[in-house]
Amino acid sequence: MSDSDTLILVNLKAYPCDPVEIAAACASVADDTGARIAVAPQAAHLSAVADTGVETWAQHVSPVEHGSHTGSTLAEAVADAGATGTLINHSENRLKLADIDASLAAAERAGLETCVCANNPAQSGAAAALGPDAVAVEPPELIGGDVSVASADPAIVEDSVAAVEAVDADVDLFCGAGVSTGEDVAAAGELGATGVLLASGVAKADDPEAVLRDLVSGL
Ligand SMILES: O=C[C@H](O)COP(=O)(O)O
Repeated sequence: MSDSDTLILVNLKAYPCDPVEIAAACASVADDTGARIAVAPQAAHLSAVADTGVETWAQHVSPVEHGSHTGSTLAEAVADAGATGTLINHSENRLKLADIDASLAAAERAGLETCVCANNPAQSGAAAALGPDAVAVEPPELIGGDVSVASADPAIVEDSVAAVEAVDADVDLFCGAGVSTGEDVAAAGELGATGVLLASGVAKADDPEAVLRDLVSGL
């Protein structure tokens, strides 16, 4: 990867980290380097994270509009809290096909950038057909591990790039699972990915800023 449009998207999941400290580190590294870095915290932390100035994403939006939907994550509410993008259908929060479609519609209504997650190339192509801004391919068995998808299973990235391109060349392909170094970011870019989705490498690090600076070195 070589351009600052490439996205490093840090998903904090439900890890016991300090979301504001990590967001501030991301903002600082992004400011210093021109890299595009975004943070996806818990919904309850969106405002605090957005207040650091970092690009802020939701981890999920529900397939609903305003109305009687107790417990939902309303796209308009996450946008009001400062999010400018959202993940949909993360491997740890899978949705039915119709709900992915409706969550995408909700996100678009709220003006959010969208990234639909997928397990494999076939799902990546299917997700692209729904018209998100990006698809992120992540083999579930590699999530949370030490080995990057780009080295453990490069074909899944290359084949997903091709599957998405065949459906809609305007949809970006990100990859994730086990990404934690600049080398991993560079390898993902060589396979055709225009972004990386990562979590544990930053959220569980003793020094998140040092990890972020290394990640950016691979752009
Ligand atoms: O959303 C992030 C992905 O599930 C990757 O997680 P990981 O970097 O801990 O493997």
